Amino acid sequence: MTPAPTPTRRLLLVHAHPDDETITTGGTIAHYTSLGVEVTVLTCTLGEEGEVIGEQWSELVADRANQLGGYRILELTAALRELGARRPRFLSAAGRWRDSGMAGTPSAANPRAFVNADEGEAVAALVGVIRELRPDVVVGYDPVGGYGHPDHIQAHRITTAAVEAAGTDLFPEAGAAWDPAKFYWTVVDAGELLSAIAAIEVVPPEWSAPRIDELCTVPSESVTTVIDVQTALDAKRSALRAHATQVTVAASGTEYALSNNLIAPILTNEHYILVRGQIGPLGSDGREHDLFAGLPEAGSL
Ligand SMILES: CC(=O)N[C@H]1[C@@H](O[C@@H]2[C@H](O)[C@H](O)[C@@H](O)[C@H](O)[C@H]2O)O[C@H](CO)[C@@H](O)[C@@H]1O
Ligand SMILES: [Zn+2]
Repeated sequence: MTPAPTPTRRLLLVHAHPDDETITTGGTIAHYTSLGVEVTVLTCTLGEEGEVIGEQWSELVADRANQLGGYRILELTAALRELGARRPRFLSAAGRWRDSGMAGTPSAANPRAFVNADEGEAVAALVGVIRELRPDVVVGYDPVGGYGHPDHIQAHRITTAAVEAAGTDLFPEAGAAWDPAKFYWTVVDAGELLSAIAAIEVVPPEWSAPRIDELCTVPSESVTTVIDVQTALDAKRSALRAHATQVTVAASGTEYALSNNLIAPILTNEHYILVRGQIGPLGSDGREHDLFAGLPEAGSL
């Protein structure tokens, strides 16, 4: 008799643009896919309003050929392959909501911009994905979306509402209720980022170091969970390189920069704040070291 397949752990990460999944959680994704966890990344926009690094694809930008969104699906697909994750998923459908652009830019006036999404439609769509995938753990953004990008803030709002609704009798058309056991915000630990920046030995000539007030972090004491991604850094570097219109990895392999040429370390830990669910067993540092910490063994329910 064929044994029943071993139930696996399931992790859903909700991100705003193609590249966010790798920049903030790429090591975590690679770490858990290597352990056999079913990892799904859901992205809310196609990054249509992004800048482009280099000449090759520069004409794709919004105010030229306006084809960057489609191209970034290709980059996202390649990055997720490097991380061992499933195919890209998009909120409602690829292209349903458009990149709103940086705060204060005119692209937020586009009626298709994610910041203008009908909240009920967007939340219902995400509830449907949560009820379809039935993740043990969901990862989203903190209230400022990490660094204040309007799409990140909107992703925080939609994800928070969807996680809270998925286990209730709201949105009955979106499938049978499913209440994810744990919900985290992806964040950057201030102390760890400052130490890593201080340890940078070589800044490539075309790059510069960010000012302290440009760093988007949370106080170390607010971080509940740290994932050691040291063994996943090769995969994370390859995934960063897959987002070539948005990210450049330094020759050292230990730093990267976005189109603003501000150097950033590729951290060996990725940090989270548990916002919903029971905290699991803590290490000697008083933090969890596993997003699934405290959950019953997969399949034991
Ligand atoms: C990491 C992230 O969220 N990137 C967004 C962001 O891109 C930045 C933006 O173009 C900014 O003007 C640059 O200085 C910076 O270097 C970019 O990372 O905003 C884009 C537009 O909304 C978005 O497409 C991109 O994914
Ligand atoms: Zn983003």
